[in-house]
Amino acid sequence: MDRFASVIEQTRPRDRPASVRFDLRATPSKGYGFYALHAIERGTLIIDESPLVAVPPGINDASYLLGALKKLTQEQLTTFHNLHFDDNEASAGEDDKAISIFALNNVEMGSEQTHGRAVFAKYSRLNHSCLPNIDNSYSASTGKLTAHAIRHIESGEELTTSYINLVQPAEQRALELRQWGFECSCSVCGSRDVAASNKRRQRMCSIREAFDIMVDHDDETVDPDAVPITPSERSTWAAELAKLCKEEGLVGRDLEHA
Ligand SMILES: C[S@@+](CC[C@H](N)C(=O)[O-])C[C@H]1O[C@@H](n2cnc3c(N)ncnc32)[C@H](O)[C@@H]1O
Repeated sequence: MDRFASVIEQTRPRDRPASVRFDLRATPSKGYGFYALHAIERGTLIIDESPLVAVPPGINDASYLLGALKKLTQEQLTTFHNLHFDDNEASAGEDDKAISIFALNNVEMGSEQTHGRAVFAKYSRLNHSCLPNIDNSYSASTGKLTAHAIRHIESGEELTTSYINLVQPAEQRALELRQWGFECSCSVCGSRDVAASNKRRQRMCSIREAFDIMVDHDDETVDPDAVPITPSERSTWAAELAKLCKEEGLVGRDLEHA
C-alpha cells in the first residue's frame, strides 16, 4: 500500500464521530489536508480521538518520545510514520525522523500545555489557517481531544485549525509560523484583502494591549503605569473589539486573545 492509500485507510468513516464525513487530499501548497464531504453545521463534533503518542509537560528529552513509540502497535507506528515530516529528514535515521514528525505534528493538550503535547492520527493532519473553521478541546478525564466546527463549513471546504494566537498582525503571525517551519498560505495570508485584515488585527491588538494597562477609576490597587478607564469607555472599546472580530470572522478560542 502506498503512503497516500495507507493514510486514507487510517481515516475510514468508521473511526469518526457518526455522520461527519471528510477525506484526506493533497492541497495545492500545504501537503495533505482534510476536506469536508458535505456541509457541516457550526458546533458539530468532527474529531474525537486519543493521542497516538503523548509527552507529559516539562519533558524535553527525546528518549521519552522514542521509548513511548516502542510501546505502539505496528499499526499505530505506521500511522505515526505516515504523518507529515521535513523532507530534509527523509534520509535521516529512524530516531531523527520520529523526532521531526513529533515536532511538526504535536498539539497542545489543554491550554498552557497543562497535560503536555501529543500527536494525533487525525487532528495532526489539519493544516493551519488564520481564519480556521475548527477548534479543539482536550479532556483530561477521557484522555481525548475533541474538535468541533466553530462556523458553518461548506461541502468541499478544507478543515483547518489554528496553531497560534491569531490576534496579531500578519508579520508576527508569520514569524511564529516560521518557527513551525512554513510560510502560511491560508486564505487570509494569500488574499488580496490581507492589508485590510492586517489593519483590523493590528487595531484588535492595540485595544487588547490598552485593556491590559487600564484599571477601573475606582480600583484601589493602583499600578503607577495603569491608565484609568470609565465603565462607558470600557464598553465602547469592547464593542469595537466585538465589531472587529465579527468583520474578521474570528470566533471561538481567538476571542480569548481579543
Ligand atoms: C501538522 S502538519 C499538517 C498536515 C500536513 N499538511 C500533512 O501533509 O500531513 C503541519 C505542516 O503542514 C504544512 N502547513 C500547515 N498549515 C499550513 C499553511 N497554512 N500554509 C502552508 N503550509 C502549511 C506545513 O508544512 C506544516 O509543517
